[in-house]
This record gives sequence, C-alpha cells and structure tokens, in this order.
Amino acid sequence: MEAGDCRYQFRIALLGDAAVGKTSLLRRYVEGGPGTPEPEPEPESAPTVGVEFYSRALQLRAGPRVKLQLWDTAGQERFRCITRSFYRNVVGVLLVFDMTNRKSFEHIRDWHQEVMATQGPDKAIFLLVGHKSDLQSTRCVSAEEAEELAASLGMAFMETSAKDNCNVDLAFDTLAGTIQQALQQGDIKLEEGWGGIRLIDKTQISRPRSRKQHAGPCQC
Ligand SMILES: Nc1nc2c(ncn2[C@@H]2O[C@H](COP(=O)(O)OP(=O)(O)OP(=O)(O)O)[C@@H](O)[C@H]2O)c(=O)[nH]1
Repeated sequence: MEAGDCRYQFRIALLGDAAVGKTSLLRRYVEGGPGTPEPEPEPESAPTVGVEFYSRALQLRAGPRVKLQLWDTAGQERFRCITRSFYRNVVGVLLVFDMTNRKSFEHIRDWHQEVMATQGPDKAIFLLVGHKSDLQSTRCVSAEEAEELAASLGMAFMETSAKDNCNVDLAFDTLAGTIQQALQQGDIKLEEGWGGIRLIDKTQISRPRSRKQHAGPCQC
C-alpha cells in the first residue's frame, strides 16, 4: 500500500528504557507487514542514536487509510535532549517496558510524565506494551500489575514479542484505531503547527513503503 493513498498521517513514538526492544518491535512491524518476507534478524542490536524514523501505511478497519510515521527513540539518558524535543509533535505513544526487567516497568510513569509535561493533558493517545513476552520463564512483571498501571494512566495494555511476532501488528493497529476514533469524535483535532496528525496532500508523490533516517548527533 502506497502512502499516497492515505488520507492522514499519524505520528507515533516508541518510548521506554534502553534495550527494552523498541527498535526490534518497530522493525518487526515495518518489515513484517502483509505480503512481505520475514525481516532479517539484526546482525547485532546497536542502541538507537537520538531518533530514527520509519513509516508504514495502514488500512484502518473502520476508517480511511493512514500513514503511520513511526519514531524510534533512544532509551539512553544521554540522548534525552534530542528525544524530548519530539514529544510535542506526536499523537500516539507506545510506552514499552521489558517484561523481564522490573526497573523498565517502574520507569513507565516517568516516561508518561515526560510526554504529558511537554504536550499538556489529553493530546496523545498511549498504549502500554509489555515486550519480550516469549521470555515467560524470566518474566518479573505480572499481567495484573501491568493492567493496573495502564488503567491508572488511562490506557490499554498489551503483551508483545518481536522474536515470536506476537501481537506486533495488533499493538500498532490498536493504537492507530484509537487515534482515528478520537479524531472522529473530536477528542483530538487537526491543529495548525502541530505535527501529530496531518491531512496528506493528494498531489504528493508516492514514497517507498518504509525508510529510515537519522536525526543527527546529540547537541548536549
Ligand atoms: N527475547 C526477546 N528479545 C528481544 C525482543 N525484542 C528485542 N529483543 C532483544 O533485546 C535487545 C534490545 O533490543 P533493541 O530493539 O535494540 O532495544 P531498544 O529499546 O531499541 O534499545 P535502545 O535503542 O538502546 O533504546 C536486543 O538484544 C534484542 O535482540 C523480543 O521480543 N524477545
């Protein structure tokens, strides 16, 4: 599906501690869409530097086609000055923790607070993601406590695995569907100068289905 067929662009960011699996989850989603071959495994997983961009077009079940512009942010603290500058212009956020890393779960409230402080309340739609669900034997966060946290922050919770390709499409599709619903109901509005949601110019030349760019070095 070409991005030129899409009516809206939704900007979505993945946030969470370093090494929780944000890049792997995103690559699995972008490269593992319908009709595409299985993604090549990463030769070695290098930490994200600043922010990297991907995109994928999606036909919403009850709505138009949308282009998801997906921002993979670095979890490392030293890149925070770059990643923070992107929060204001997102409409959707996947808050990702590693189910085998308790600290990454405990930091979810901080990540949520970071976005809320930048955006103001009621702007972004969040989804809490417990990642690496294939590692059940070393899991140290229960589904119940993750659901409790999600409910207290007003979002849904989902478990995913990039390794097993479990719930990967469902997580992104659910978030995009919730954004579309909020747009339809007027809970989120298209605003001049805000990049979270954009109407796509139909005269735009179609671009390749996915691409990756680097946002440049940290200026801290
Ligand atoms: N078992 C398992 N390992 C995973 C999964 N997803 C990612 N990993 C591993 O987790 C490690 C970190 O993955 P990344 O995708 O680089 O993590 P990240 O959150 O993007 O890290 P930063 O860029 O530093 O913020 C790598 O060794 C991956 O192979 C998964 O679903 N299951």
